[in-house]
Amino acid sequence: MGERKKIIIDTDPGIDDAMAIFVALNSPEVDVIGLTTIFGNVYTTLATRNALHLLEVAGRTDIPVAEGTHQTFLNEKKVRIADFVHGKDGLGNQNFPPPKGKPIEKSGPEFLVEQAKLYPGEITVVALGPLTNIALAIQLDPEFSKNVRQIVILGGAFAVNGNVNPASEANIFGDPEAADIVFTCGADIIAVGINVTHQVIMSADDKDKLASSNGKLAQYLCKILNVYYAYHLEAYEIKGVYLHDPATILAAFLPSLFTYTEGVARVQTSGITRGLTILYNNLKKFEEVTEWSNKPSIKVAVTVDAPAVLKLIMDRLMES
Ligand SMILES: O=c1[nH]cnc2c1ncn2[C@@H]1O[C@H](CO)[C@@H](O)[C@H]1O
Repeated sequence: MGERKKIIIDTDPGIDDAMAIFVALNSPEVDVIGLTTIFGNVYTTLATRNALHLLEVAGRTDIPVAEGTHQTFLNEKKVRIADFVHGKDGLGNQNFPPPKGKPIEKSGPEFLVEQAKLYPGEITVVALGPLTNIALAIQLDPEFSKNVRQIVILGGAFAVNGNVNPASEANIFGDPEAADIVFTCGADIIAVGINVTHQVIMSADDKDKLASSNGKLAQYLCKILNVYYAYHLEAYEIKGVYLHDPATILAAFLPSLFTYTEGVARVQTSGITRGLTILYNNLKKFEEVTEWSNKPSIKVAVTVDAPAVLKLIMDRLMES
């Protein structure tokens, strides 16, 4: 195998974030060189605490955690938190003791800029929460979009309903202005939306399988997963959970598990459709100059080999 891909995970842990981080730590294809934190599933302060805690659980306190911003790109202090999905503590209401470790001095956006500059063309950023830190990194350093190898985003609901409201998916809704900046920044981008992640479901039987394995991380996840299962049963009436974040992590280093289309993607920033993601599919040449004209294209996932993705996630979580 070639050299491991260097990845930085921008995360708001979050139960499916915890799964994604553990999958990455157990994947020989990647080297996790840092975590940056963001609000979304929890407030940023708690995201930092949870990120440090998860690294301690995994025995990987060598990996730095850089705390990201507490407010949106437009400096709004009021942010949307999905604690009803993940529990008040973000990790299934387990009330784990506080971590021993501390975040590094640098902020999340500063760490992203620094690492992309240090390893030009080598860093893949996997963004599992609202895109504020990434937009701030672009603002801090105009070269950031060129310096990163790729940005892989869990976000958007492409041609399907959202999960916050019919228009908008949670990560884009969390900071639509940031998302629009990132989608149009010119970096190599893969967006994996809920139109795709909703096909990757971990059933109750799969959870039993996880519980029967001796893996330390699998055992840990079984404890925190109950809240996530309860939420899916209530909100979607399914006895399973969507693996948004772990599926997206795999797209960062096993991209052929998905198929993609390419085009300019923009984000609605106002009105009742705030947070709506719209991809121009290039099928028609418009007479008018549009808000999609002369902007860089991104790749948007359209299909997924769901059984293969589920198997990989299960295998890697049970290995530990
Ligand atoms: O109904 C929901 N509202 C808000 N956030 C959600 C919901 N379902 C899942 N997520 C969280 O948002 C990301 C995917 O959109 C995932 O990180 C998931 O944990």
